[in-house]
Amino acid sequence: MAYEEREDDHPRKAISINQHYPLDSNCYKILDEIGKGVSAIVYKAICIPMESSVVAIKAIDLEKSKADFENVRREAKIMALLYHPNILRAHCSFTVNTSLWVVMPFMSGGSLQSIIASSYPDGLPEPCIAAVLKEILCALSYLHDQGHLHRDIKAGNILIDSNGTVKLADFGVSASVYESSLSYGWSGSSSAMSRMFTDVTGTPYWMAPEVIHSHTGYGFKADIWSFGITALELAHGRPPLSHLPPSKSLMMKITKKFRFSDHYDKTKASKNKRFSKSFKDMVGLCLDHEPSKRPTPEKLLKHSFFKNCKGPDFLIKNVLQGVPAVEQRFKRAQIHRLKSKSSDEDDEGDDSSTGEIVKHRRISGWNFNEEGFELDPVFPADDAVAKQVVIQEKGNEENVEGCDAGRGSGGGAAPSVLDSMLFLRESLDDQRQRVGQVIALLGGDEWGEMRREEQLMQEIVNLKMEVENQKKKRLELEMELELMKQLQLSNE
Ligand SMILES: Nc1ncnc2c1ncn2[C@@H]1O[C@H](COP(=O)(O)OP(=O)(O)OP(=O)(O)O)[C@@H](O)[C@H]1O
Repeated sequence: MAYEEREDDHPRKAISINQHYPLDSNCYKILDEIGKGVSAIVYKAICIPMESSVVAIKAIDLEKSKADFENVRREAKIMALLYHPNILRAHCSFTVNTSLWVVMPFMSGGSLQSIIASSYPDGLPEPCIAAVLKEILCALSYLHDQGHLHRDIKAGNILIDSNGTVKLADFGVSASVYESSLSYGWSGSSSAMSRMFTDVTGTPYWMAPEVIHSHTGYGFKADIWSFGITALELAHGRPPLSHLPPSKSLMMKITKKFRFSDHYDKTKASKNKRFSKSFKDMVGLCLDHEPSKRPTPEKLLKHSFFKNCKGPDFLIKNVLQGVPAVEQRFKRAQIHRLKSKSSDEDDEGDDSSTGEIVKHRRISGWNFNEEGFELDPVFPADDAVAKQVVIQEKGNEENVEGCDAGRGSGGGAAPSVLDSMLFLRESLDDQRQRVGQVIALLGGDEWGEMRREEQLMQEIVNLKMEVENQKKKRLELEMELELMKQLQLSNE
């Protein structure tokens, strides 16, 4: 599969006028690893035939997650159709063995999430937040006008270039209200604007309550909620509720216990920080539980918070200056992640490295957790990863103190009760089947023999998986050692 964007339609970038990025991996030279998503690695590379211009290549492992393929294809397709100075477009995409390579312009500052993680752990100053968010609002206004929802607005998807240009990226989960293949329902009228999506997608902490309640449907205003959460993320260095495991935060929102004002007063960082009235007001408007009351991007652009917004030069001086290069930041973050991972193994349930964990929290549905009698989010990563995450979450839930939200107590919204009942029915069917199997086993009939054989086979598969996991751990430790060596060398 290959798709190519014809740059001559948009002759803004001098280097690519009338030139096409090659659809052959041999034409690219990988320089460094600069990022890692759920099933993708992002590289800094050069395109040799294009005067060695620097590009970013997102290599998506198609084998790792089949479910991601459609999203990825959609990402490339959507990026190709959109043109706006604040939206990152791909140059081209093509398959390389079992990966899909998406070749994009290299945004040398990387994502705002990686910038705050490395250099502004307590968040950015207000004028910087305003300057970044204004650009994102311009992108959102255009996107919504074109009939698209982004559905994954967060600092990790806001990229910045060395010249201070801000762009919205990652259309992996974006959706078009005009695309008929997506799951949406009708809300009465026949206009595209009234179509409502029903699939649960995005990254939990940034998700609007109506997205979590997906069967009630959601529309453009879900992006505005995520925009508000992103504003808080930029202000505090992390999104609200990220100290809680994602399933808990989802349940809190479902049961409507999350209130912007509650969070605002309780946030540790807010004690030391004074935010302007207009900033608080702007975020408050975005985080209205009632989607229709949230402002449109156009309306937000007129908000007093964005009145005396500074430009790209201001961002260069006040955000980018002194921040390590994106490749350096990635290496450091990886070492940090590996370290906290190995300490997690000693002390299961530590949620401190949320920035990294959050990446693995895109959910596609719900899983009934029989033990806790509650619903856990399902992650469309490969099974092993999904299982690991769910297990990790359980550990985290047990470690959360003083939090009474969710827990499927029945006090929540009606739709989650309905879901619980459906899952319960499924679970009972499953139990019935298992009891049948046990009876057959006790009876020692032919079918029972077969079941025993199957069980043994399953046992072998489990053991094989365990061996694979051990291999992976060893590999990671070796990588850690190698990275430490490299870091030590660069420090010397
Ligand atoms: N075009 C680019 N130029 C420079 N850096 C980039 C570019 N695209 C991505 N990156 C870097 O790579 C990191 C990972 O990007 P990626 O889109 O794969 O993951 P993510 O959005 O953080 O996670 P996910 O998409 O899985 O939710 C980003 O945080 C950013 O720092």
